Amino acid sequence: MTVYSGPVFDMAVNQFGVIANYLEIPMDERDRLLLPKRAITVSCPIHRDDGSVAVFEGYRVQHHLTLGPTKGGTRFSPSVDIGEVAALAIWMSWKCALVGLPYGGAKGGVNVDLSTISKRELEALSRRYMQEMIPFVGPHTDVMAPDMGTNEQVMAWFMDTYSMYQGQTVTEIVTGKPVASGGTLGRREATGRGVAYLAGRVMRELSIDTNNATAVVQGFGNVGSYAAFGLHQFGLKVIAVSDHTGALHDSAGLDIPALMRHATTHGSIAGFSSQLQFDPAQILTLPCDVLVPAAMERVIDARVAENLKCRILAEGANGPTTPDADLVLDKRRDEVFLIPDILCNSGGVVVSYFEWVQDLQQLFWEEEEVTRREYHILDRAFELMLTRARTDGVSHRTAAMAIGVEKVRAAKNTRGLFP
Ligand SMILES: NC(=O)C1=CN([C@@H]2O[C@H](COP(=O)(O)OP(=O)(O)OC[C@H]3O[C@@H](n4cnc5c(N)ncnc54)[C@H](O)[C@@H]3O)[C@@H](O)[C@H]2O)C=CC1
Ligand SMILES: O=C(O)CCC(=O)C(=O)O
Repeated sequence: MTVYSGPVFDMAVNQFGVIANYLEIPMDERDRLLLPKRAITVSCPIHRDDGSVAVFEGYRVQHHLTLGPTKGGTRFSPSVDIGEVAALAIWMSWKCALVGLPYGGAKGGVNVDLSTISKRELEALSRRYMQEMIPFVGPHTDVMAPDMGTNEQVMAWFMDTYSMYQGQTVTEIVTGKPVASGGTLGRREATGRGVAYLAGRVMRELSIDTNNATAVVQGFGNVGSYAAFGLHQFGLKVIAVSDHTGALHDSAGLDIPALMRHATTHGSIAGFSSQLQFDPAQILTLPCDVLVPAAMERVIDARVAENLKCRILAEGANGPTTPDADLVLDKRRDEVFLIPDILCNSGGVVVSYFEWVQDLQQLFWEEEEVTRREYHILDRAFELMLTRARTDGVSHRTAAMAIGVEKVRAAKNTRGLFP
C-alpha cells in the first residue's frame, strides 16, 4: 500500500517496471529503489486581498538521499497532488543520476490556480510554503528550483524566507534565482537551450539541414520559449507554438524573438496575432522535423504517437509520453528519434547544480563557461544513452532510465542495505 496514486504516478511505476525487468532487478529490491524516502504535506494559509483566509495544500517529495541532497523544482498548478509530485521526484532521481550529479530527486508543489490569485497573494503563498518546508530542506538536504508555474521571483521569495529564519543569507538553498540574488548566468535559458542543443546534435546525426528544417513547440513558458529560441537561432523555422491560451501557426516561420517579448509582457501568446491562430489540438501531429512538447505530462498517448509526423521528438516537458505511446514509438524507432525527457530537459538541473556549486564557493562563472559545461555534460549523457540503446537494442528511454536506475542502485548497494 502507498499514499501515492494517480495517472502520473502510475506512469512512473510502469516505466520503472520496464526498466527493472530489463535490468533483472530482484523483486524484493524494487520497492526500495522506487518508493520515495519522504513525503511532506503542508497547509499554507494566506490572507486574500479581500481580508479573507484561504488555505492551499503544498507537497514536497524527496525520493532518495543516497548520493547527496535531493534536488528538484516546485510546481504551482491546479493539477498538483502528492502522486504527481512523487512521480516527478522519481524522474528527477533517474535524471540526476543519468547526467552524473551528486543528488537524489525531489519535487514539490502547491495546488493552486495562478489565474485566481494576485501578485501579493502569490508572494504570501510562496513565502508560507517555504516557511512550512524549513524543517525539511537545507543546502545539504534538499535544494528547490523552479518548475511549471514558478519562476525566478518565486525562488527569490523562497531564498529570502529561508534566509530570514537562519539570520543570514543562504543563497544555496534554492537554484533558479535571479542573478541579482545569487543566481547563475545561464540558468533561465538552460533547460530550453539544452533541448535545442540536443535536437541540433540529433539533426547532425540524421543529416537534417537545419536551414531547411521546421520545429513545433507545445508550451511557451520557460522551457518552450527558450527551446524555440535556440532552434530559431540554429536556423530552423518554428512553424507552430501553443500555450494554455491557444496556438499560432505560420508556415513561413514565427518571429520567435518578437513572440518571446510579447509573452514576457502579456504572460502568454494570446493577442500576438489574430491571423496566425491555429487549433491547439492539432499541434502535436503537425509535420515537422523537431517536435518539442514543453508543457504537461501525458499529452502523447498511443493515438497521438501513431500520428506523430516529426523526425525528432525532443521531450522538454517531464513525462509527456505515456507508456502506451512508448510501445508505439518503439515500433516507430526508425521514423521518430526520441530524446527522452530525463536527458532532453536535464540542462536545467545541470545548470542548477552549477548555481549551487557557485553559491557554496561564492565564486561566479561567466555565462560562456556555464553553457560550455552544460553542453559537455549533455553530450556525455547522450553518448552513454545512444551506446547503450544500440548495444542492447532497447529504446532510448529504456537506455537512459536504465543508466540512471543502475547508478542509484549501485550507490544504495555499496552503502549498505537501507541508506
Ligand atoms: N523550468 C525548468 O527548468 C524545467 C521544466 N521542466 C518541465 O518542462 C515543462 C514546462 O515547464 P516550464 O516551462 O518551467 O513551465 P512554465 O510555467 O514556465 O510554462 C508552462 C507552459 O505550458 C503552457 N501550457 C499549460 N497548459 C497548456 C496546454 N494545455 N497546452 C499547451 N500549453 C500549455 C503554459 O501556458 C506555459 O506556456 C514541465 O513539464 C516541467 O516539469 C523540466 C525540466 C526543467
Ligand atoms: O533545476 C532543478 O533543480 C530542477 C529542475 C526540474 O525540476 C526538472 O528538471 O524537472
